[in-house]
Amino acid sequence: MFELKHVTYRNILDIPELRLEKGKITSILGESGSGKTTLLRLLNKMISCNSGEIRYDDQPLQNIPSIELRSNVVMLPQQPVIFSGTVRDNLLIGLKFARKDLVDDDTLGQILQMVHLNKGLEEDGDKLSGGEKQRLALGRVILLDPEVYLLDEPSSALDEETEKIIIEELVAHSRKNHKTLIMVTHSRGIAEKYSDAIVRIHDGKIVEREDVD
Ligand SMILES: Nc1ncnc2c1ncn2[C@@H]1O[C@H](COP(=O)(O)OP(=O)(O)OP(=O)(O)O)[C@@H](O)[C@H]1O
Repeated sequence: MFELKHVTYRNILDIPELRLEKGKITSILGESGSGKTTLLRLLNKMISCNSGEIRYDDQPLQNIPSIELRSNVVMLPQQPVIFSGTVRDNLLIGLKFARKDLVDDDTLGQILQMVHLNKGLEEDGDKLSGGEKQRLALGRVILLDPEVYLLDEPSSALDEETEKIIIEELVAHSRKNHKTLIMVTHSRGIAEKYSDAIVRIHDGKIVEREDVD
């Protein structure tokens, strides 16, 4: 799915070789500042490597238009953006940006249930708590139905319950629908519990790659 060869980014990342498998759940494990978020940002072309090559489904990223790539590879950032407008607007905006077909309120209601967000579609997105905003953003990316989810560890400001919901829902959804999930965490426990493979980064270098039984 993703193949990196001789990739460097500033003095932050230096990755001679890395493969991230299709249909699998991979955790990127490492301490704060080790380069985990930077790696995710390289994968959906928010930033570009300074040297080396990243391929997605055998195509170099520089040959794939950013909009096309980001409709297949969707990132849920640490602190997602919530737009002013209703819960409905915030769910649909991803589909609008991606120029995908919109969905009806019944489908939106099912998504809200899936992400454990007990709010009406007419409610104001701005007024939600941090954890609720994170779950709303999760609903937005699930609606996009991409091939790959990139999950950056939810902000440490969030409650553990929200973090658990987000990881467990995305893991269950990815397994059921044969999606690829690449998630960043600093917790070995989370990585071992949920993933098929663990990639450990230390100071911008990959120091371990293991398959989990
Ligand atoms: N655009 C940038 N310009 C300069 N330095 C940057 C930039 N982005 C990140 N860095 C630095 O690169 C290093 C890695 O950052 P990154 O956000 O990838 O780490 P992380 O492992 O995700 O950390 P955390 O777990 O705290 O989120 C940090 O030292 C950070 O300050």
